[in-house]
Amino acid sequence: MNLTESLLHALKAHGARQIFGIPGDFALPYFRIIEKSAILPLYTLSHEPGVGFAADACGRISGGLGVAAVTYGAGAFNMVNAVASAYAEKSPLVVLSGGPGKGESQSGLLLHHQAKTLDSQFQIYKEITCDQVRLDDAERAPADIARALANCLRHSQPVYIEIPRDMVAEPCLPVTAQAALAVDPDALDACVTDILQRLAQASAPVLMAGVEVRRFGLEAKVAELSSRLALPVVTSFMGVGLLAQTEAPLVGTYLGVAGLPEVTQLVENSDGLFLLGVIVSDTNFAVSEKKIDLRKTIRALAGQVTMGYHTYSHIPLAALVDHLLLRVPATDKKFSVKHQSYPHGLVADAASITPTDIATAVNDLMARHGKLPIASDMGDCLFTALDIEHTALIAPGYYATMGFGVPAGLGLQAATGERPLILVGDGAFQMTGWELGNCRRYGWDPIVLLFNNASWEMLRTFQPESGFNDLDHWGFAEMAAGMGGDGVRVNTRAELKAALDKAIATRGRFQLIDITIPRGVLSETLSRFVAGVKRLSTPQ
Ligand SMILES: Cc1ncc(Cc2csc(CCOP(=O)(O)OP(=O)(O)O)c2C)c(N)n1
Ligand SMILES: [Mg+2]
Repeated sequence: MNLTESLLHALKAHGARQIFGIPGDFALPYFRIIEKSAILPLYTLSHEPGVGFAADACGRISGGLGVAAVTYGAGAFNMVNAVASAYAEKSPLVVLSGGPGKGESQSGLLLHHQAKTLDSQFQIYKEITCDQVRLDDAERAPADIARALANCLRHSQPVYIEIPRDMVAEPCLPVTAQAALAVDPDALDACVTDILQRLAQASAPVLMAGVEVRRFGLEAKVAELSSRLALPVVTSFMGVGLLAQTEAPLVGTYLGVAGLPEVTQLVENSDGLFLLGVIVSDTNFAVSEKKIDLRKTIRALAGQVTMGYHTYSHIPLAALVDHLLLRVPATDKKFSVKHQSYPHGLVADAASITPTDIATAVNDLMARHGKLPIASDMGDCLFTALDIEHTALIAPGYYATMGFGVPAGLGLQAATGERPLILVGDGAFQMTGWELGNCRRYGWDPIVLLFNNASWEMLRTFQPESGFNDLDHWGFAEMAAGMGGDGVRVNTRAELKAALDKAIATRGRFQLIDITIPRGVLSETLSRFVAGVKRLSTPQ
């Protein structure tokens, strides 16, 4: 077996099911082995940001590993933003990059694609990955790969693997996976006792589920635990879509002043808030109506549990949830809660379209045809997603980069085989929407809802006086046919409903619905969010 094959087998053994990539001369040798060995299917896209977002989506939605394969320099540097997003949002992404071989590295020449030094790329990737290895020693390679992949899954964060192009075919032993780290049973039991006592003493305990619950594949267990504990559950903004396929006593999504008042009060008046895998970020908590005193919460994140002024270290989330389930007996007592309601019954008339109409039309569609998984970009489309019936949703809810939606939708379909709904604004579509041109050769057929307000509308809401947020109307619908799909422009609610009915009935070609939204018309959630931020930032 050669070094690349050993790496590919290890990736597969650790949960990778596909590779997204774009080659270059430093990467051609290892791409050749990917193609010839067929250990993992390879999907190439058109621009490295899309490769990173698509691979990130695969890891998120499957709970395995996403794999992004690029060339040295221009390729890897092009993908930095997507990997930074994966790092911030705790996505298990493996970055493979070709690299210079030993001889050329010692030639004394400056190499093409080199930035400052030959090591610059490795150093830059140190800032956005939790582990990095350069496979320049075939003896050491199996252990290096085992450590990097174990860390990727243990921390649910990206890792960087550089493959010098003169090493790809070196004989190499298979990789033996690292053993799971031992958890101190006494510390775990003491931690669980502490948590259960605090929850029992609270008069209004609430469980907030965050992204780590999905990243570590714990949704079903958390749903069971919340029922046993009779805890109402909310998701964080980043955790939207979590627990969608479970019987969890889910009330809704916490959004502070931008959310539904009943959810906001439930969270902010709780004297026993249990944050399970929640990233304590501004997008999750900055618009709190009432400042949440984090010292009074129970926070389990990144392998630690913090309560009051003390922290239990080395308590992985999965071990914590398993031990809680061990200590809390199953009960046949059903704990149910009133779930937030979603808009239904679009009036299909000649009125212009608002983001809430889009959510209503999607809810109607899913009621008729079953739920669709959603990949959303950043922009008002993401706020609109909060008004869509609970379904699997991947989105850059914390790092908040544009460009995620379309490539992530392609990754979602590649990883699950399910037809996704993609929500994307016109600004973000201009960045990575063109990846739709790759659908035909792979048989992907997403339904793309393009929120076209001819504007960077989110920015305009915060700075209305700036004219630079005005965009032109691009003919996105006309461009779809040239990329192998079907496109239609809709201006009224009746046209929107007809376009969705046609799209859901058409398989095998992507369906792009270019939805005209009058400039300045926002989703209700974004309107509340902006009003809340302005109110909270105005000195009282
Ligand atoms: C890669 C990147 N560059 C800039 C920005 C900054 C930004 C945040 S929101 C926004 C406007 C989005 O316009 P779009 O038409 O997509 O959506 P909408 O607001 O609903 O009209 C920008 C430019 C971000 N977040 N990511
Ligand atoms: Mg826009």
